This record gives sequence, C-alpha cells and structure tokens, in this order.
Amino acid sequence: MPGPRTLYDKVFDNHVVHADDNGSTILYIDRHIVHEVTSPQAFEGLSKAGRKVRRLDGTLATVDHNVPTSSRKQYTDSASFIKEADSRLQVVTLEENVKKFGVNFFGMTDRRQGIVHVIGPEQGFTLPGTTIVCGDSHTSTHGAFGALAFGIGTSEVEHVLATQTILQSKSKNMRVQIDGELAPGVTSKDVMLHVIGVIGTAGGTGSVIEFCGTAVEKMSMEARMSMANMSIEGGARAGMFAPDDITFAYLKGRPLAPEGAEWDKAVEFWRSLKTDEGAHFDSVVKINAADIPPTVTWGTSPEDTVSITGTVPDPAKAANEEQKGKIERALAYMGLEPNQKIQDIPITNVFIGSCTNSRIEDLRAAASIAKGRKVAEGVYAMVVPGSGLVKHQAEQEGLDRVFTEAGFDWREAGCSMCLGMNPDMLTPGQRCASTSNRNFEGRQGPGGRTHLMSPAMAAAAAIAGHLADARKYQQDDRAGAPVPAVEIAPEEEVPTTKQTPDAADDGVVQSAGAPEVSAPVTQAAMGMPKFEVVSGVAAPLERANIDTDLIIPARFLKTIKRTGLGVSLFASLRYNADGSEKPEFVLNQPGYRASKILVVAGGNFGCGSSREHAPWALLDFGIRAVIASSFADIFNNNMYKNGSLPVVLPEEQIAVLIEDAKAGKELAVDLPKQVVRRANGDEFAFEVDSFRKHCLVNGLDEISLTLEHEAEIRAYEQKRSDLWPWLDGKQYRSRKLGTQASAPTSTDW
Ligand SMILES: CC(C)[C@H](C(=O)O)[C@@H](O)C(=O)O
Ligand code: SF4
Repeated sequence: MPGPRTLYDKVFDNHVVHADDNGSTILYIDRHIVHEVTSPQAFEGLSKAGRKVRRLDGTLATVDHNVPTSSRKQYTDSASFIKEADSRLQVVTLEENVKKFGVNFFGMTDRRQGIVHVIGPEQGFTLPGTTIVCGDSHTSTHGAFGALAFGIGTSEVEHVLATQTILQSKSKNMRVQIDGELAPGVTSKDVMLHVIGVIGTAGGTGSVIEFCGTAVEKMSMEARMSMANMSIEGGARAGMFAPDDITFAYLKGRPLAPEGAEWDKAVEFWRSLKTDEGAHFDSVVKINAADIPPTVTWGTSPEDTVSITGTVPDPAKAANEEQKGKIERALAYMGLEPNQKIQDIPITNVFIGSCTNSRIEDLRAAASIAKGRKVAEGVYAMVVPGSGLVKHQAEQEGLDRVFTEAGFDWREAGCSMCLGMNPDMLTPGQRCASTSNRNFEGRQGPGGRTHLMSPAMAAAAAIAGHLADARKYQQDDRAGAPVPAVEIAPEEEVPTTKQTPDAADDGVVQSAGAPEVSAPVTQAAMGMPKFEVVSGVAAPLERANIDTDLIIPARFLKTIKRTGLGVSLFASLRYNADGSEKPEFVLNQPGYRASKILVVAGGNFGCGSSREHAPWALLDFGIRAVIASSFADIFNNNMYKNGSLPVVLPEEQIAVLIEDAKAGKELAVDLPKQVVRRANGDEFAFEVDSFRKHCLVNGLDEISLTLEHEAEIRAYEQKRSDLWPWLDGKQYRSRKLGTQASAPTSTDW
C-alpha cells in the first residue's frame, strides 16, 4: 500500500502507463482540447508522419482566439467572415484539420463554440480525476474539478494526438489553504489576485497547487474555475480542488457526464479523490480569507497587486535596487505616478470576459452592478460571454438587456480583448479595467495598459469611469436602489513582500474506436536538430520574469508554420512604433545580432502563455541556448522539444557570464559534458534530465520513442475501460464490442 498521498499524487498515479527509473513517466491523457493557435503545426506533423489521432473520443476542438466577436448574423463561412488574413488562415486550417482527422469540433455556427476552458466544463467533457491537456496555459482551469490539467506546447499537442500520452516528471506538491469568511464584496478573483501577490508569479514553479480551506469549500464551480485558471499566473504547473458535492451538482446532467448506474459509480470513485491525512506537501501557504480586500493590479505582472483602497507603490520605498527598477519600469509603462490613489486612476476601456471570468455567474455579478446605471462618458465597455451557451443563458435571464441599456457592448463568444490577436484590441495608451488574467506589457494590444480585477469591479469601473470599489455599487434588488453594502476601511494594505512558503472521465465523443497506429518512424518527423556544443558570443539580457508575450506578442502567433518568427522576436523591445530598430536593445547591436546563446540576469524566464512560438522565435533568430537562474515550466519543456536547451545556473555564475557577454568573450554550452565553458577555460556545470539529454544529443523524436510502448498504452486503455468506463466514448465502446461504428462526425455525441 502506498503511504498517504495528495490529490495530485493520486490522479498522477492513476495515469501512469510506463515509468522509467530516471523519473520520466509516460502519462495517459484522458481529455485533449484543441484550438486554432497551437494546433496547425501539430496536425501538419501528424500528416507528415502518416499518423492518426489516437483517441478521437478524448479530443475536442474549437476556435476561440482569432474569432471576431462581432455579430455572426451575416456569417456564411470563416473564409469570408474573418477579414484578417492570418487569423482566417488559422481558423480555416483547424476547420480543415478536424475534417481530415475526424475530430469533434465546435465551429463558429455551433452554439457550443467558445473559449476552450469554458466549453470543456460546460459539456461535462471535463471530469474529476482525469488528466486534461491543451496547447494553452490556462488549461489549469479544469483543475477546479479535481482533474490534473495543464498547458502544453505544440510539439506536445502532436505527441498527445498521436499517442494519447505525454512524457512527464512528477511536480512538487504545494498547498494553498484559505480559511475563514470572505468579506462581503470579495470574490474568488480577488482571492486569486491576492494569492499571486503573496506567492509571486514564480511562487508555484515546479509545483501543482492544491487549493483548500473553509473559504474554498464554499465556493461555486465558477469561482473555483477562476482560481484554478490563474494558477499558471502563480507559476504552477496546475491547480487542483478536491471534487465534492458542489462539483457533482455542477456536472450532473451535462451532455458528456456519465449517467444512471455509471454516474453513481463515478461519484463513488470521485469521492476517493481527496488528499489523505498526513500526506506530504513540499510547501504550504496559509491565508486568512478575512484579510483579502477587493484586489486589482497596478503594474505589468499579475503579482503587482494592491487593494482597491490602496495606492500605487513608490519606487523610493522599494526593498532593493532590483525591485526599484522593476517598479519604475512598470509605472513608466502604465503611465502612473507613485503614491497615486488607485481609485483615482481613470480608464478608457472595460473588458468583461476571458476564460477567467466569462461564465454565467461572472456576468450576473457584473450585471448586478450595471443594472439601472450608465457606462461613464468616454469609456468603451464590452461584455464577451465565454461560450455561445453562456451567451444564450445570459439572454434568457435578460442580462444582455441590462448591459446594453447601461451602454455596454454585448458580443459573441471568444477570447476577445484578453490578448491582442483578434479585432478586439487596445490602442497605445488606452487603459482597460479587465477581468482577464494577464497584464503584461502589450497584452491587450501594443501600448495598451491593463488592470486586472473581478467582474463586479470591472463593471463598477465602467460606471465610475475610473477604478472603483464595487462594494460602493452593490445594489439591493428589492429596493431597486444602490446602497453601499459595507463600510469601507480607508486604507487596507496588502502585503508587498512575498511570503516564503514554509517547507513543510463521460460519455465522450465518438469516432474511431480502437486506435490504428502507423509503424513507428525512427527519425524525427520534423527533423529535430541535434544539440551538442553551441558556442559564440552570448547576448546579455538583464531583466527578470520575461514572459512569453514579451518574447513574441500574440499578434505574431497567427502562423501555421514553425519558422519565420525570428523577425518578431522581442518585438516591443526591439522595434519602435514605426518599425525602426531600437539601437539600445541588445539583439540590435552589431556584436550580438548573430548570438546563438542568451544569458539572462533574473529568473522565471518564459513565464505566462504556453506558446511554443517563443522558442520557435528564439530558434528562428538563431538562439539555441538560454542561460538563466530559472525557467517557467511550460517554456522549459517547449525548448527541449525543439532541439534547444534551457541551462539553469546559480545567479553568481550568471553574473560572471553576463560580464563575459558584455565584454564580447565567447562561451560554449557543451551538452554532452553538461558544462558552460568560458573563454578562459573555466567551466560551470549544469544539471539536465538524462532522457532529455539523450533525445537532444541524438536528435530523437519523442513520439517514436513513446510508440515503442504501444503494448503498454493498449494495456492501460483496457484497464481504464474496466475501472472508469465512463471515460470511453460511445463509439469506442461499441467498436470494442465488435459492433460496426459509423464514420465520425463533428456532432456525433
Ligand atoms: C495562444 C495560447 C498559446 C496562449 C496561452 O497559452 O495562454 C493564450 O491563450 C494566452 O492566454 O496567452
Ligand atoms: S487567457 Fe485569454 S487568450 Fe488565453 S485562452 Fe483564456 S481567454 Fe483565451
């Protein structure tokens, strides 16, 4: 018998297909959600290698990032409806791929279309105890159901499509415990912003967070989803909540949830998915719910949080020079003054939407503030439901009229203004009160400024015309008049220093049935380059927390190829608005234009989005190795999958290498010997996982290696059918019973 285990341990253990002695595991994936941005190159890889989608019954695709959110009344097809050529190409490419491979698809005329992380739960495709992946960092959302759900890169998307498995090593266990009563007017979004303010954007790196505590136990599924969603903003691989009666009540009757006797069997199993008494957590953070104020962000990182009643931080009071520089840079970008009152910050835009806060409860909360009021003069406010079904439900409840009468724009489902990838974008200098999850520089459009907050707070800001305390706008429906719900303390402070944690499956889809897998190919399908020794003058980059939006902004993700992105690498740092080069940026300087190595002072390189376009852009520019003190998890993986190497070294050694780089001295990154060699012969040793090293040095394709374990994958699928039959789709089941299944169609559930 194993010792006491956490929820994460249990779900992980239940999915092991094959474990190597070195800790690398082939993990079975129950659910794979696919969108148009991160899948074209994966389907192309599949085609080139002559492979099929292994489990169509566990795969669901939709379009969300590129779709315009304007009325679809005139829609006839995507090719004519989507005006922007690159966006159109990604959407049409997915439409072609789902047809070609038989993948279940919610397209633009399907009411079930919406943001990937909204539609999965809505359909009951997301189930407790499952493993769920998507080429998207906010896959963590599905952890609200007690699923192990995480974002992956495009190479991994291809791996999952081909093998229904993924290569993983075990993460650490982290617990975030929130006990007590939340103050009136404080929502789960405030809680999560507060948590990220406490642990920092790298606080959860290498860990899976389990959220627990009395405050969390009372939360609705929507509220839990908002928190799990933003686990990635805390750097975590995933965020999980133990499934309970609230979870089961949400799932019961959903189209793909189990039914009848199978439902009872499933619930009985789901109830076992709790952390055992005495299970080990590598770190624990405890938060008192009553201490959490309505929280917003002031800066350019989700960790830059402050109470709505607080003030903009003063760099002069920063703990150290590094912090001072960080605050100054953020204030300059955000156009804010030190010590300015948060509630005095005027806004131009409001965005209520995104996979964090576009579900029915979110819209209800915003509507309760908007009801009977008007959007302030000069503010453009939009509400974008997370899916066609959320939109429909809201319209049934009359919320659309509440919004439109108040002057909000009522839109069609999609990612919209969460990221600058479709027509909904900020223009330079515009300032947005946003219910989304990322406030990185340029996130909602080049030069745009984002303040993250809850739906109620965003609605309050729309009405006030500046950042505002939603508690002042809470309405008493019976009286029909606005009344302040609580007395507000003048200056609630939120901790500014980071707290160090003390150590301490449905009746799915239909399709192809038993998989037919083509013979393993031994050479990399995409021709993965070998990595041995890479040398030359490294480019120094002195900045921490470099996010993937900064490495490659969203507007450049609209490609269906892996190549050609080098020119857009670090676009906002590299180019002026007129397209001319900024001479001060390191990669524009003569000595570094051909650098193959980047040395970064400051950790958490590659945080944020899962876009594999980030390592592709680096590679296309010519950079094959990045040396930093730490890397965000998904980015780290993505580098390896493309024959490039993330090298982790201690800060002191990096400081030496930065000086070498500035002096134009050559470095060599020697993977076989696992050292970085300086020009004077000194060597700094680094660690690397032995399996990954083997793949990189030999240019091996991981899919082929995994398919060598075909017998084990099949055995696992048999075991899964026996233990958790509700995870198999209907046609899959009938194929196994020997009945002839009909050809897959995209609506055949
Ligand atoms: C496009 C996709 C890769 C990206 C993500 O991984 O998060 C996007 O959804 C985002 O929010 O930045
Ligand atoms: S974070 Fe924004 S862009 Fe990314 S999936 Fe969610 S809504 Fe879409």
